[in-house]
Amino acid sequence: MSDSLERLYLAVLAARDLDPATSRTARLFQRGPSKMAKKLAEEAIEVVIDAVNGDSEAVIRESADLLYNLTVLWASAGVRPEDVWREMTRREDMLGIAEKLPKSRMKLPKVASPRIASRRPIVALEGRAARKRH
Ligand SMILES: N=c1c2ncn([C@@H]3O[C@H](COP(=O)(O)OP(=O)(O)OP(=O)(O)O)[C@@H](O)[C@H]3O)c2ncn1[C@@H]1O[C@H](COP(=O)(O)O)[C@@H](O)[C@H]1O
Repeated sequence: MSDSLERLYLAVLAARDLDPATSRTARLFQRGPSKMAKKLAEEAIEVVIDAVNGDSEAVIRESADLLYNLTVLWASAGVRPEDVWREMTRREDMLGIAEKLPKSRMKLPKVASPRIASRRPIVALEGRAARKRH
């Protein structure tokens, strides 16, 4: 999946400077981040509605639109797909550490990054797996 998103990201970057009259992506860049954000939110709502209605085919179609609009917003915000993959790997590693902790109450490791320190601690209680963070 990440390959598809990375190819789409490159295509979006390539389309940014095309003619807005013929390129949706160029038109989104011309109209700016608030229009991109509005489109992304609309697509997210369309995915939710189709999922609630049990229409999985529509969820697939709208998810592709959602990912397209997300990629456009990434490009506009200077975010690269690999930045997001790195954050996902960091969380996976964090969760992995939490799950490997001894059953006794976890002592939170001294964390260097203020970002981690400011987050709710993942506490692996006795006999219970660390709850998924949302
Ligand atoms: N992957 C996509 C892609 N996915 C979805 N969309 C557009 O996003 C729309 C879905 O959002 P909506 O349903 O809200 O769109 P709509 O209802 O038709 O009209 P609006 O209200 O959005 O104006 C679709 O109609 C597509 O036109 C995409 N447009 C472009 N790409 C890719 O982006 C690259 C650049 O393409 P251009 O933008 O055409 O240059 C190419 O690789 C394309 O394949």
